[in-house]
Amino acid sequence: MILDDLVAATQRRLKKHEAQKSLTELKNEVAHMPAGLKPDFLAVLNEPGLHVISEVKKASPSKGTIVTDFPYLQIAISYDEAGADAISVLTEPDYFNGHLNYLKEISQAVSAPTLRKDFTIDPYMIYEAKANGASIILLIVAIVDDQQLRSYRELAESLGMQAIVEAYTADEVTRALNSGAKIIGINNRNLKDFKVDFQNSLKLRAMVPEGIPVIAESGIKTQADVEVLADAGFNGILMGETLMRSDDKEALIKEFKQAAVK
Ligand SMILES: O=C(O)c1ccccc1NCC(=O)[C@H](O)[C@H](O)COP(=O)(O)O
Repeated sequence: MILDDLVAATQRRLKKHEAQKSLTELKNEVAHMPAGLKPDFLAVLNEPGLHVISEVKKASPSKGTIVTDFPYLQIAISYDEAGADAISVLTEPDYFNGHLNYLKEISQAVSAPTLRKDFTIDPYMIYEAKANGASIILLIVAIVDDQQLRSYRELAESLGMQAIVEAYTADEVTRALNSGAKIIGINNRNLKDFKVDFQNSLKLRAMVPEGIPVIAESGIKTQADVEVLADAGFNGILMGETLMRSDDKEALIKEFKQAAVK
């Protein structure tokens, strides 16, 4: 199953990273970082409207290579200039062709907060996200236990970051809520078989009580999709492939932001 492969690859990579730089060294690096000046993502999500998180992604397990030309910094800057509320950066190298350096360079170049889009399975990766400029991490409920879900989010918050806690099923939404998640992402993509069902986020939205922002993730393609999600009371959308394939990313983000306020 792909999710198991992704986690196994992450575990192998983690061991290599720890051998190159110890957790103690990484913590020391993070402790000496200057305070960030990025907008507070949770506060932005709590403002009225549907907020756009734009993703920088070269490839994915379901689609293979999405774009061959990948000027990641230029892409991120165009998202930023178009008013993206956050920028998601794939750092997973084996299946998404991502890199931690992309996160670092993009975080330095844009004013929007950045999300380390990866498969967080260890505190080391949370310090690594911080060291490379992320304001937000992703916690996928399906790959951590309840104790990790709570403690990883709390660690991220203690480092001045926020966590999007991602669920795909009703049971996972319940686990996310019970862990004290402050931001919930509902994925339309089943990470076990790649199937994308746009109705999934619409179906589960009502489980999340008022006051906790909810982001719809994956498979969002059209203005009509955005309007439906805005009407359903989502606070944010995460878009990757549609933007990556667009020749005019700035115009598309502006259109989607417009559609969100109609
Ligand atoms: O995209 C995949 O193939 C995939 C497979 C297994 C785990 C995660 C995967 N994608 C990560 C994401 O969730 C998306 O990058 C993100 O939600 C944006 O989705 P999209 O707009 O459909 O590119």
